[in-house]
Amino acid sequence: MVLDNLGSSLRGSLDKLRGKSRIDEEDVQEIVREIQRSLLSADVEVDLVMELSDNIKNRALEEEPPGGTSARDHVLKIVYEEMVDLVGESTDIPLEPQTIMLAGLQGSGKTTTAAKMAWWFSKKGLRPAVIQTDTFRPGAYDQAKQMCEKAEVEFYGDPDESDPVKIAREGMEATSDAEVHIVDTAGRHALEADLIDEIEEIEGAVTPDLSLLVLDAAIGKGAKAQAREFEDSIGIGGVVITKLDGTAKGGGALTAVKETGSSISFLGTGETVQDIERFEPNGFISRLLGMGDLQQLAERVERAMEETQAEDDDWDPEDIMKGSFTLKDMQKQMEAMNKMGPLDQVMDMIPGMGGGMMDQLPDDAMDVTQDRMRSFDVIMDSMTDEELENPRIVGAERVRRIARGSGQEEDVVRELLQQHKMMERTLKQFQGMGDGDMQRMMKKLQNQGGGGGMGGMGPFGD
Ligand SMILES: Nc1nc2c(ncn2[C@@H]2O[C@H](COP(=O)(O)OP(=O)(O)OP(=O)(O)O)[C@@H](O)[C@H]2O)c(=O)[nH]1
Repeated sequence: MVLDNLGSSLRGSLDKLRGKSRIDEEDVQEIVREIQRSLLSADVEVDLVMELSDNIKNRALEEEPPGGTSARDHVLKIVYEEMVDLVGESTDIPLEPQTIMLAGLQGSGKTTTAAKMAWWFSKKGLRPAVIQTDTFRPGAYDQAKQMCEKAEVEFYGDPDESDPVKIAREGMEATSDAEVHIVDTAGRHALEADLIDEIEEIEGAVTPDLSLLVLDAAIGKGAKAQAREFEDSIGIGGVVITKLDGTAKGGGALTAVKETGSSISFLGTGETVQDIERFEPNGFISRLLGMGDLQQLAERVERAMEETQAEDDDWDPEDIMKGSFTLKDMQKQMEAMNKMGPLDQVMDMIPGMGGGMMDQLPDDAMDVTQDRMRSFDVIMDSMTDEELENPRIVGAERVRRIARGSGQEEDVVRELLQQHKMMERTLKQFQGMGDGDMQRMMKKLQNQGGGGGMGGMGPFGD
């Protein structure tokens, strides 16, 4: 992800401020240099980097830290606010009927994004339809159709028609029942005059409320010219950055945002329809700086829990809060965890666990954890219902049988029982709390972790 190393390198510089109540010019200079290095290597434009570093320098030296705030937290707060300012607000996308057109070069991820956005709108309770007007790339029709089937959203395309403008017009009519129309357009290798002409005609046919420019996070300096051309022809209201799950840098997309005077709207973080996030500047920067993003995490947990519950009518996560926590509950929780995505991505969202913390773990630590979860799953499959409901009856004899049956070491079986006990104990502390208490607790965590408030626990989880 963009600025991958910023969190850990910044933390190093910030740690030097520990114990200091005042910051001198040299300290600030070092921190600013780290930020410059990181942003420039992520392809952010020099002018933008210079403006940001001047702002940080001036504020860090001139502003008085509020009473009780350490120099370190004060500087971190300024860095955080200025970075949020740099990436800008998120594009305003109202949850109401509208038409959105996607534009961009070939392979930038338009078709994938169209299906992802339709899925996103459907989860928000609106009825979307994707209209595929790409007659240029032979596979585009099938790809869009398949992805829309996966997303369970309406799709319109016509593989026998070669005129994209006609498809656009007929598509709008054929899907008139839908509330949100997402119009996918064809890409080209580079900006060609016929691409621009075509997209202007499609725009005339569908009269979008919003046109989004889809950019691959790997795009560097080329972003500027591209953004200008699209802005001049159809007017860009927002930028979608795709493939942020890869090693790409993403800085070029920021240039496109400034060039079009627009904002970032969505982020693409994988190849499946669910790998889409609404861009939230606070959460995004918190994550980059290793401060976690509790809101995204909460959304993912909620989604995963809903899916797990939908697959098993008998299981309701709410029961855990009321009654006892059995091994069956633990197995369901692990299933839900698996649905949340790769563990390292999930960990990035937890305050104090992001960037810096991850760097301290050996590279294969995540694999070990995921392997361990798989072993636990196999072990639980070898246990009887009675044992799963009441793990206390599992003594040495049963441990031996379960280990043999599952092909796992006895130690791993014991570790599972231990882990269950620990989770049970933690949950006991939450039981009896009302909804209000839970909300207050989440809010407190949020204030500590990011989203603006910097008080309490050090943002890097001291
Ligand atoms: N890892 C990853 N891959 C992505 C993401 N978004 C798109 N892709 C992949 O990028 C490739 C190109 O995506 P498409 O959606 O076909 O791109 P397009 O802009 O519609 O391409 P044209 O129709 O040729 O203009 C596909 O293999 C997608 O699976 C993402 O967020 N992460």
